[in-house]
Amino acid sequence: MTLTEDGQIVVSGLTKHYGKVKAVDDLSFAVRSGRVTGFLGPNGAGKTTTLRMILNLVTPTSGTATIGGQRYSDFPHPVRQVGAILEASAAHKGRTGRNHLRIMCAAAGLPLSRADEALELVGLTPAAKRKFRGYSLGMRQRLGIASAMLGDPKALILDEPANGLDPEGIRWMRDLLRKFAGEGRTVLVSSHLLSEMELLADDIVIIANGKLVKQGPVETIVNGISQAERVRVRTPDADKLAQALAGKATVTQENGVLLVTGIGAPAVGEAALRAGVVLHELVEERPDLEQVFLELTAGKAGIR
Ligand SMILES: Nc1ncnc2c1ncn2[C@@H]1O[C@H](COP(=O)(O)OP(=O)(O)OP(=O)(O)O)[C@@H](O)[C@H]1O
Repeated sequence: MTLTEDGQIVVSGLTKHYGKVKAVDDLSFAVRSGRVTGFLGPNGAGKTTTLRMILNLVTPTSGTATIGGQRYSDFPHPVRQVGAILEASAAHKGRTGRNHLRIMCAAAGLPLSRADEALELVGLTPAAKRKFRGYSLGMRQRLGIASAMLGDPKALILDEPANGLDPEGIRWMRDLLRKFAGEGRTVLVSSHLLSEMELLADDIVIIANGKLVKQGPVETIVNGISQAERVRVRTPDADKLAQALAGKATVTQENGVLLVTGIGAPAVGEAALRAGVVLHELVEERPDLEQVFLELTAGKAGIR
């Protein structure tokens, strides 16, 4: 299925103050349809408050949020426009997954047959008639996504959906979200872990302290980060190599190992060859993404 109508999410000057706390502060960004967008920020950055404002669950102090050009409050049938999970899926423990969804269908004025279709979509059909109390965390997450998909919405908003999932669960989530985006939907997923977003998202919006820090395709952000990449060199001729690299790169020595920034491993290898230096090890080290994320948002998180 391809959706022709655009479910783009546009956040414009969105602000929410709780007394003196500026939970969200003049925040603007756009979330494209047909892509998975990660909404990233440290704890307390304002992600949930932003998502709740998009879904009209919190009234903004100022600014607007629209989905497909309309405010949530103006949708005649919101479940057909946007599906959301804002907290870990909860259902009556003694109810089956299928009945849980059927009750939601009835409440939303949707045909009950959507329950089985949504279960199929998330691979829960075999567990449809099992009681919720016996569902694993991964199955609960699937049920949550199934409930968000009941209305076949153009946009999907998920708050920390990968929380508590193991790597296989995260891969499953990635494939499912990719599929939804491939159908032309807008998929907005929040997380406080950059590594998780690197796996799940095409684009990322990073916020801290209620404000935008960075926004763009994952590769652009990660490549921007990789400028800080460094090359680790182990050689018995460390001083000679350091001299050969002087003026071309920044070199530091640490426990007999040279750490080189500013040029890549091939250039270091060539310089070593020209200088007649033997190398025992030559490795490009990728910076720890979480560390970079913390640096990007450093000092902006405050104590929440
Ligand atoms: N109802 C509320 N009343 C007062 N302060 C609030 C309320 N909701 C959120 N806040 C404050 O607003 C700030 C942003 O919170 P929010 O939950 O949006 O952040 P978050 O990025 O989703 O964080 P987390 O990942 O921890 O859920 C925090 O300082 C929080 O304490």
